[in-house]
Amino acid sequence: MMRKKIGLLVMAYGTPSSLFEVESYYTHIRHGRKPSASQIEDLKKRYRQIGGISPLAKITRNQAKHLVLKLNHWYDDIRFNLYLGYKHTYPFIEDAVKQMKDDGIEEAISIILAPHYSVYSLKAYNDRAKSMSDKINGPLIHHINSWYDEPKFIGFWANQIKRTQLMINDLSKSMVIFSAHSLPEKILINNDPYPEQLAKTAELIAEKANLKYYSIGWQSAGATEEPWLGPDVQDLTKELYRKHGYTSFIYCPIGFVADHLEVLYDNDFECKAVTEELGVNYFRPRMPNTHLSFIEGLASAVSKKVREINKITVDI
Ligand SMILES: CC1=C(CCC(=O)O)c2cc3nc(cc4[nH]c(cc5[nH]c(cc1n2)c(C)c5CCC(=O)O)c(CCC(=O)O)c4C)C(CCC(=O)O)=C3C
Ligand SMILES: [Fe+2]
Repeated sequence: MMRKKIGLLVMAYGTPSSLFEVESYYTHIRHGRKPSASQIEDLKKRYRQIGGISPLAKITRNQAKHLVLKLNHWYDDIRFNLYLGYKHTYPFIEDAVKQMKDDGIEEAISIILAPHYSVYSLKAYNDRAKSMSDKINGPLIHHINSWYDEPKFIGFWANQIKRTQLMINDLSKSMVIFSAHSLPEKILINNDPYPEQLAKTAELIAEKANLKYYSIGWQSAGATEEPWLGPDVQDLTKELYRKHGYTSFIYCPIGFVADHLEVLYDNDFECKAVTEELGVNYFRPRMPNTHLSFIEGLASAVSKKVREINKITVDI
């Protein structure tokens, strides 16, 4: 059978490939404003703490590869060609779109390796892909906006929580903290769906894992003057301990999908330090990475988009 060729544009945050790249990467994150020497040193210090460089680059590539393999296995009438574009490092989103065009791709589906939609995160990725494709009269890109409620993704986390609970003696004294990257509070003015989507993911996971109670917090906020979404996970831990005396905390950074700086440092060093100070147990279940049910969750989000596209074609 002739397989229809579709570009699969996988977009992800990106990470420096060595400590030499930290400065340009950080500058890009800050929209071209160069960070101070001490800010750069502080970031390098954190990367050194997690082993010198982030495992994220390799994990992202593997997630994308697993996803395209799964899709090409599922569909015998479509051939998905993988393109990876990063938000803050080379090859950038724009490079990937241009490559699709050069390769003669006319239609593409894009997915971002982050579950929750916000103007700061998913919208920024999509806008960049679209404006490049508009500029070069490139492929028609069908964006997947968010996939925070994909059942296989929910199932992945519910299972991780259940596995973690097996290591805890007194479950009634344990607390699950779901979290995502904090964003400036001003997103709330425009009714950004980010906090609601995080709450929905948490609710679905809790339901599936039979949690009677859980908490939601924010992590990794920037050090700027403006207010950021709270409560911060570290303050939240102290508060929950003070009020209820929990003896075990299970951190689920469900706004991220891989082992990287925010998880390996902000959770595994910073939150852990808080639990040590309080004399309570720290647990952080494994991240989705290339886990089969997570990849199937992503593939299912893509397949919904395929159905949507086919429906449009048929309707016309
Ligand atoms: C919403 C969101 C996600 C999740 C959604 C998504 O994935 O898109 C995310 C993921 C990530 N963020 C990452 C890295 C960084 N983010 C930073 C800074 C910032 N992130 C922000 C937002 C987000 N970030 C914001 C509003 C800032 C402040 C910018 C400013 O200053 O105005 C900084 C600067 C220093 C610092 O603040 O720590 C770094 C180094 C890495 C890679 C880690 C690795 O390399 O292992 C990943 C996956
Ligand atoms: Fe970030």
